[in-house]
Amino acid sequence: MGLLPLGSATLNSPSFSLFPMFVLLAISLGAFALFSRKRELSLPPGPKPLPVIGNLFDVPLIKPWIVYEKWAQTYGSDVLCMQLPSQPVIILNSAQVAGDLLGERSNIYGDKPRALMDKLLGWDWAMSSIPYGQRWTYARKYFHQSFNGIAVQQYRDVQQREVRRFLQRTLMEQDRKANMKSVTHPFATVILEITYGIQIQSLDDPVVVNIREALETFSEIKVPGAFWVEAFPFLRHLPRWTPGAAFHRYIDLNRPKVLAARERPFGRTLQDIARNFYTCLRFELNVVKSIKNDGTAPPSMVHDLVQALREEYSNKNEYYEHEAAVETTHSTICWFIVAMAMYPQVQEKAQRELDRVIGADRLPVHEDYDSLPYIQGVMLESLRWVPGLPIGIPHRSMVDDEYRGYRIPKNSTMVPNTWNVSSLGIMMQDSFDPERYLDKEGRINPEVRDPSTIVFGFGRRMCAGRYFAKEAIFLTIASILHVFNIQPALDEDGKPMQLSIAAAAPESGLFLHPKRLDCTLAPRSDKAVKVIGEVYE
Ligand code: HEM
Repeated sequence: MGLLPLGSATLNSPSFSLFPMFVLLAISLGAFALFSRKRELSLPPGPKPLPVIGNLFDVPLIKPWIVYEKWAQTYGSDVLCMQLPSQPVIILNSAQVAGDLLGERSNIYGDKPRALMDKLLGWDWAMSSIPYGQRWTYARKYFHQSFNGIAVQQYRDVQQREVRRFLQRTLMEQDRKANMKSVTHPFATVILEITYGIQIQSLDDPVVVNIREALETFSEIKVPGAFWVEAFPFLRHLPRWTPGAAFHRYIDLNRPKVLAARERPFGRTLQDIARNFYTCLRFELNVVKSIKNDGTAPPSMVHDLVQALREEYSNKNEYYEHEAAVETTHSTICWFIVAMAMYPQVQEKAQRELDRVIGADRLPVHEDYDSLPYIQGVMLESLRWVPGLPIGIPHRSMVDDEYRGYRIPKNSTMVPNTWNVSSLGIMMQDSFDPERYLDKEGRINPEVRDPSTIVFGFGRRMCAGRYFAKEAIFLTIASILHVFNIQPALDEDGKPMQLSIAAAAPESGLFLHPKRLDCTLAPRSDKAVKVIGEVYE
């Protein structure tokens, strides 16, 4: 029997029944070749692993962002691998690799590591830990409704009120010393108010204290390799008295704080709701009564209120993230204060722009944004100079992948070294220079990479609060510079203190806020004092 031409097979012909087998074989061979190739490929370079424990002893816990940067030089690669017993940790040391993988291939790197410590401590509710999937999509969509670029404008009034209160409090500080706690105040207040409707009077409010304590644990557990139980999950079954089970005590001590941080503010909101329950109920009945036959209710504030209360009740986990939001935003402002004390010429230039555009009779408002390009530059440089999350928040690879000839196995923890990445090739501590973002005419230069495309993370998991954060940071920076001069504080001998990132930066943790603020804030003029004192309308 002669061979049938392609496409001429009949139902009963042998070539018809062989064809699917041929296709199957070809696919299998192709897949096998691909699989074998992936198996053949080596992991990205990194410190040499030991049998069984891999690089467990190489895990840097002190300033890991600096160690990762050094490894990139030692191994001549900006994609690195640290092998831990449970999974490889892939470190991304340049904007290019972080963008290529977490950004461009977001569909396979959009997941988050299944961290045991998240679960044991109670952090698995946080949106940045939710696995990629339906629950996250829902949470993200819901969050986006309130925090997209347009929606965040509804919070401008609250932000302006709180920034003004911050200026007033600072003015009353006897020693003029910049105070970390005081800098946190406006952000904590605004976030709690817009999230839970709670107005706090002081940072000693138990809700705030509790949140801060809980956040310290978030910062500690998110550093890859910090807890051995992640690498050897069986350790969690060790009796508490064994030497390797110290994490049990850590959990016993901290889990209640984490749970309370979640429940307490929400509980307070519920109390308020309960107090107004009768009123709400009446509102609701009216709304229900006014529902038309087609099932729609006339739009009304009451309807929105009831709807919002219902949603708040069923979505408390989506709000949980906001607490970390305070930490990052506050940290950016603290580093901005340090930078201004170190770079007086930048400060003067910024103040000249404010004097020219705003004048001495009022404070800046969000609407001044477009007229203040130099201040925009100061904001962008503050985000870049010391990123609030120097090693981002890790992602997880969902499938085996190949990149630049290296194998990236499924289930790898992907860590963007934002510290190095956001240096944009500039030596970090060399300079704080807002002008790098401006063109010759002093306008924002679209050719220069905006550091917000890095410090807020990558791809689908990029920070969902970035519009809100930028609005808050812009207003705070512009307002402080408009009315205060920032200088290094004096030491015991009356000399200006020597400031540097290295001296102020903490050794470890996920958040990088300065250990202290050795700076003073003094009013620029009598006019400034008057403007600060004016009651916010
Ligand atoms: C300077 C301030 C801030 C910085 C530097 C920052 C940075 C980040 C980073 C690096 C991530 C992880 C992104 C990734 O996984 O690739 C993140 C996630 C997130 N941030 Fe921010 N953030 C800031 C402020 C805020 C604020 C003010 C909010 C809320 C109003 C917020 C809400 C969130 C949420 C909800 C996520 C989780 C997103 C997800 O997993 O889908 N952040 N942020």
